[in-house]
Amino acid sequence: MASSGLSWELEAHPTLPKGKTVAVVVLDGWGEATPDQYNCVHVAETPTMDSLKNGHPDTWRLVRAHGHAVGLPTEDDMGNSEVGHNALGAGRIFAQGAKLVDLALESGKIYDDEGFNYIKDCFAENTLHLIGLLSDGGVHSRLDQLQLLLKGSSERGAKRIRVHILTDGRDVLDGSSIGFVETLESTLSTLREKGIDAQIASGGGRMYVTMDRYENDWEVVKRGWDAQVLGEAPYQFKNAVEAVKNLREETKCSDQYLPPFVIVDDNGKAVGPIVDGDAVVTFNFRADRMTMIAKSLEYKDFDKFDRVRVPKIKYCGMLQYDGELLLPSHYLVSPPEIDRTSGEYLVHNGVKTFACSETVKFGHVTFFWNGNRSGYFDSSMEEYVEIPSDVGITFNVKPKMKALEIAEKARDIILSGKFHQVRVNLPNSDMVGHTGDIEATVVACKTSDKGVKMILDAVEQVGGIYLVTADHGNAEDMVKRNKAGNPALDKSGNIQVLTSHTLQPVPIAIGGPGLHSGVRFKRDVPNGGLANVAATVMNLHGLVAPSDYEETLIEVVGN
Ligand SMILES: O=C(O)[C@H](O)COP(=O)(O)O
Ligand SMILES: [Mn+2]
Ligand SMILES: [Mn+2]
Repeated sequence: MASSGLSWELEAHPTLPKGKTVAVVVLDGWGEATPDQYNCVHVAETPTMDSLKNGHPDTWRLVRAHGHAVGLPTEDDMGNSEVGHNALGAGRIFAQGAKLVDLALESGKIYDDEGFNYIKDCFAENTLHLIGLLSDGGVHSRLDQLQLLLKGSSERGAKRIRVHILTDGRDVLDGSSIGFVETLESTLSTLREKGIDAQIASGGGRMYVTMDRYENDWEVVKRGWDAQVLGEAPYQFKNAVEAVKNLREETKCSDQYLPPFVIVDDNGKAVGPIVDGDAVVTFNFRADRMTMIAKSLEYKDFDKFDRVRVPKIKYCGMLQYDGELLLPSHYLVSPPEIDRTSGEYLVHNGVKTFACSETVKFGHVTFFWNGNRSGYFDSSMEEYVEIPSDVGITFNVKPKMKALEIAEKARDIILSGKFHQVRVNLPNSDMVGHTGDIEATVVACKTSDKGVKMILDAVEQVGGIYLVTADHGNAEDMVKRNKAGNPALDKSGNIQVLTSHTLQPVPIAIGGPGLHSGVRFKRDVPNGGLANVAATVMNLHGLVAPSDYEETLIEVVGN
């Protein structure tokens, strides 16, 4: 029994048997869009994915992966890995971080809650530092939320504020960081007119400074620490707009990869290192790329890099980023309570589960899938394997990434017969798509397709079932488009490469020798989304999903 008194036991499916091997494959960033030269999924040779689609209307369809279907504030919000995998794993749609922060700011509740009151103590004598991603991408953070927080904090006593920016160019167009820094500068100058000492103190590109994930490369977090806490960086500037413009020119780095810089005063002294007594807020709402910095700011015992000086601060996350580690212990807004996920139900119902990806996506099929919880529900029933990702490169350099290693691992596990569910994330189309390198993204898609084939061949051998889907779009549209859907040109007449995710739906396909011959996709769930997948997977394991889960996508017809 669950602690709430609810039973974990799931009803047996009336027709579909238990005990089959079910491979669940998530292609990261693989959407469906009109075929043209910027649709890398279309341009790439993808015979396996094509064969699942063509001529199979009963076992292939599209599902929604953006906006309200995954708990985001508006239909203009593209999908992302966090909300996508949360929906896939939890089988229900939860209002996500972006939305919860909007509501807390709108109602002012954010200022009444424990987190803000905890940091407020520092405002009279010390500095409030805000660290996070500066863009309106809405995946990890949003500029308008930062602006509201700046306003709200200053109205509630913050007299000295330092913002440590991380430039984006990944969830938004490359080059847009200059505009975002200009907007932030103007917000800060309004505060200065009101007598508040508010400035940008440091910065760097999100992929090179601070926002690593799943412990892929602690050097990234260290570079941030040095700039934000110690006030040390290889580049110094008097102002942040100048910094971003110069560094883009001089280093030829894109927004995502700008080197760290600090803002200095006329004497060359950093304007905002973090010191004893200060308050620090990491203003990203999304968890994966904040967990590492949260550990470095919060943990007393910490051996991932030499912090040199560990200031005594009051630290607060925008959200609590890890519900299992309770990290950080103070936060401004409570995260969505994603409970009773499918993974937890399945282990309670005897479904042995294996999950695997490479480091950069490992937490997606484990942590996000399980409702932002790290660790196992039942270590005797589960095994999670992480294949180390390449470190220190942009993934267009090695677009095959570790897809085939992940697929080989999945194949071996399927053939071993030790697990009922074998779940993987193949990262290529997303990670390479984010680099904006169209040629490399084509290779990425082709490689993922090969990975799918390897897994499907193993499913075939053991008489199992497969379900192949994706978490959101990316590689299927690599260009910014105008309203008519044609590539939008910049002032010089060049296309603008789209590094971000998209609003496109994603495919879902089922099959395999173990799939009952009467199973097909229902025709009365036209708006089905990622949250409908969990009930579908439960059916494939011979179980009926809990009644409050989004409905299954499949039915059994005939005898
Ligand atoms: O964190 C990232 O890499 C991007 O902002 C979003 O990509 P993801 O949602 O696929 O991880
Ligand atoms: Mn993703
Ligand atoms: Mn992505």
